[in-house]
Amino acid sequence: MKAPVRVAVTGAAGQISYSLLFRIASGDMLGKDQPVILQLLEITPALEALKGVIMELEDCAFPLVAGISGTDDANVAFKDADYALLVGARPRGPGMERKDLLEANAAIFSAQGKAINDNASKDIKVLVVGNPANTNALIAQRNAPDINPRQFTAMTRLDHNRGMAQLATKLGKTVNDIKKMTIWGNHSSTQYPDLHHCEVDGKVAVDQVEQDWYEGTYIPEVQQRGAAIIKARGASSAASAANAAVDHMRSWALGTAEGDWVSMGIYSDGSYGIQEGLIYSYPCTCKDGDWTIVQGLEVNDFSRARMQATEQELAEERDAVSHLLP
Ligand SMILES: NC(=O)c1ccc[n+]([C@@H]2O[C@H](COP(=O)([O-])OP(=O)(O)OC[C@H]3O[C@@H](n4cnc5c(N)ncnc54)[C@H](O)[C@@H]3O)[C@@H](O)[C@H]2O)c1
Ligand SMILES: O=C(O)C[C@H](O)C(=O)O
Repeated sequence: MKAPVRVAVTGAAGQISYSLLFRIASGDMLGKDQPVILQLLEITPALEALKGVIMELEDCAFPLVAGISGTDDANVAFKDADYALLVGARPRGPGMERKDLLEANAAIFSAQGKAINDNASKDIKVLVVGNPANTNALIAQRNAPDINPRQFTAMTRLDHNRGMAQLATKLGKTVNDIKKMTIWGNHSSTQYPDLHHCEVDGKVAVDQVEQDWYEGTYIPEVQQRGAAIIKARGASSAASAANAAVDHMRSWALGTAEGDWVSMGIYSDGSYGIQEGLIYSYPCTCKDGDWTIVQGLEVNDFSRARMQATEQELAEERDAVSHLLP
């Protein structure tokens, strides 16, 4: 057995966490040989509910759980943390865009960025799930000057998974037949699901679908899937969001499959002409606990316009929270 690692999860009494924590504890995220210590953060009024979640985690008797703590103090929750999943934030309701949450949620991520900086392992891997995820990740990253910006990521894996599932349905395939899905940009309705490099049965995906369907149905449906779920369920996605968080961290920690890649919101180094320093979703491969942007993909005019539109939105979100970016 390996030595236990410390996994901090915020919003631990919320609906995503009610699925996520049990997946982490069962070894789905970091492997069946990796014990975990769960360090759970909630706001003070939710501590009683968190107590109930912890009781249920205990009652699962997960062999990989080496400890569980719950607190309303971010300095305690992030102490020596090796991984942090920042889920705690207000979700949107019907008719809202995710960026409408910026004001309500931004302050959470500046405080948590500072607490991570002061308390966590310097090698911590941070995934921001709370919306608007990319810009919240940017806020946390900028408030953690002692930690490599590469360690702060935002979740676009749910969009990536949605993109694969919808393409598989269209072509009468399964997701196992699909490789190299790419989501560029923001986890928002400007995101760009790109089928020019995606492969179905080893052949380019965009050549296997009608351009009208790609442009008029597929792209908007992937972009608007979160809103469609809110409309249908009366609450935002939870189990599928938790599943994507597990996928994101597992890929980052344990690596991506040979000949495939994943989508991650990461600190832009200027690749593909995107402004440096934005948290932008790129196609990435992962190895030895580190990510690399897939380079050299050809970008046509159709893609370039969409990649720039989502970049533009991220730049506007960044400018709207400039008071929180030291
Ligand atoms: N990136 C994605 O793909 C994706 C997918 C689904 C949901 N989300 C987002 O994830 C967030 C959480 O969604 P949910 O459905 O679990 O919401 P929820 O309201 O059920 O749970 C959020 C929890 O966070 C807690 N919280 C609030 N402020 C906190 C703070 N400062 N510290 C710690 N905990 C805090 C709340 O008390 C609550 O228990 C939302 O912002 C939602 O929009 C993102
Ligand atoms: O759409 C939302 O607000 C929730 C989440 O970001 C999603 O994509 O399901």
